[in-house]
Amino acid sequence: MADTLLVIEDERLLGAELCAEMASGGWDAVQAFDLAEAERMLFERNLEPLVVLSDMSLPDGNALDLLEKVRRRGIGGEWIFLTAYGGVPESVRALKLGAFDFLEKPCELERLQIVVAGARRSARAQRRLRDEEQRGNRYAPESFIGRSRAASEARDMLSRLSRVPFSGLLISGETGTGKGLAARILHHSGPRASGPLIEVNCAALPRELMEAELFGHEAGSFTGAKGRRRGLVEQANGGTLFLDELGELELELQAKLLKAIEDHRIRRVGGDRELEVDIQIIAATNQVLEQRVAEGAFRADLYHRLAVFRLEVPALRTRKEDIEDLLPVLIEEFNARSGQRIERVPPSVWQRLKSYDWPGNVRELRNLVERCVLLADGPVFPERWLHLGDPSPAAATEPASGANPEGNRLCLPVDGSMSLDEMERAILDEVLRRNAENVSQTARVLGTTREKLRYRVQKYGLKVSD
Ligand SMILES: Nc1ncnc2c1ncn2[C@@H]1O[C@H](COP(=O)(O)OP(=O)(O)OP(=O)(O)O)[C@@H](O)[C@H]1O
Repeated sequence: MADTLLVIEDERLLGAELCAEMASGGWDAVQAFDLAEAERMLFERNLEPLVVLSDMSLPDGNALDLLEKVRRRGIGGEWIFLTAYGGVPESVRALKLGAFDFLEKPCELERLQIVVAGARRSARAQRRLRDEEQRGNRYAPESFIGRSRAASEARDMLSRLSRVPFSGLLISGETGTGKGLAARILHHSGPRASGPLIEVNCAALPRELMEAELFGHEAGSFTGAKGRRRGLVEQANGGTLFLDELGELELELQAKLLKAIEDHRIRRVGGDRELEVDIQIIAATNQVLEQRVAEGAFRADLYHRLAVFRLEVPALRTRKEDIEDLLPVLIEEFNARSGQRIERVPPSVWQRLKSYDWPGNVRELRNLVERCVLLADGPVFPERWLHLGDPSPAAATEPASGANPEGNRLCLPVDGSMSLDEMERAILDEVLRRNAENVSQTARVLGTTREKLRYRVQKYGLKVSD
């Protein structure tokens, strides 16, 4: 997407010419003819231009007054002023307000392009810093919400770990308990925050491509390997690699991963030389890895390397008091996203939320809040859309009909009473049931792989026969 540049200029022809010139330099140039229009664009329509090119004196006032308001509101972007009568006091005020440059009219277009290019570089750097800062706040250890002892121990562990340069860590817990959130907190509030965070779900990687995806490949190293490609491990260089569902990683690749952690070296598929990598690995699992080690399905050396630091996130049903902190935060988030104003949660809702078992943990609570906030008619959290403890999520099998002799259809409500996750769960549950809970057969029917299906089976806690 092109960066936005705002031109504030009351001389229409000159403004149009400036916009055309800037558009030819790859800008999305927008023109305002006076300060009131510019103010509306900036404050009401949240235009967020990277650079503003403004005349100093406009029919409705001095542009420096607008810049002052913009700075007071903490809006970024570089401002360049153009003026026919540049006086010293004005240029001093412009520089005090942090204007990027102050040019006298008429200004040669070539010179203007050079100044604008400098302003663009500076504004981009500022924006990157601001984004990093916002991510840092969003993923501070305090964003792991909950008053329970388990949640406060997790927060304590997260803030300790984000101060030390660890190379491996294992997070365990059921699906939806917040393992991914913990990994993001550790990356964004740790010493590697300015490096990349690469998230990989091992269960979602196709088995035959897993090695090339993780470690990259050289051109022609296998059928379909067109060019040379950096793998996900290499992409995480200088930052963090978050491996979700680590238990799904094949034994052979576990050995390569261990080498990457211990010797900081990897080899691309088909490559003849080793490459250096500097990564921090956070692995998550909802399996009992010790058992997989005992079964010989997971390497003991990799397990011990990662389990030096461990974080266990307990299921929500064992810390239901956390719902008291999570619910208001989630309501506030979805209120803000949807423009709703839920202000009150009736005691009966609290009671039902507290007596439910939450097999999908915080993710399930989050989905429920999203649904209820979106469907609410007023300021009260609606009990009607809770759908807790309903016999089966509102899915129903249609009776057999002439057009559909085997009754092989499934009806799902699309009135918002089911989240996408609940629909996926209902579909998988039903197709598994119809195929005697056989994973291979069900994967064939749904046109997916066993690995992808097994991941979802674990995610939703479904019953399978193999
Ligand atoms: N303690 C918490 N405070 C705030 N939000 C939370 C908390 N725990 C989980 N969440 C939120 O719940 C959702 C699910 O959490 P997350 O994706 O981290 O779970 P997970 O354990 O990684 O699940 P999976 O094993 O299925 O990948 C996310 O939106 C996350 O931000």
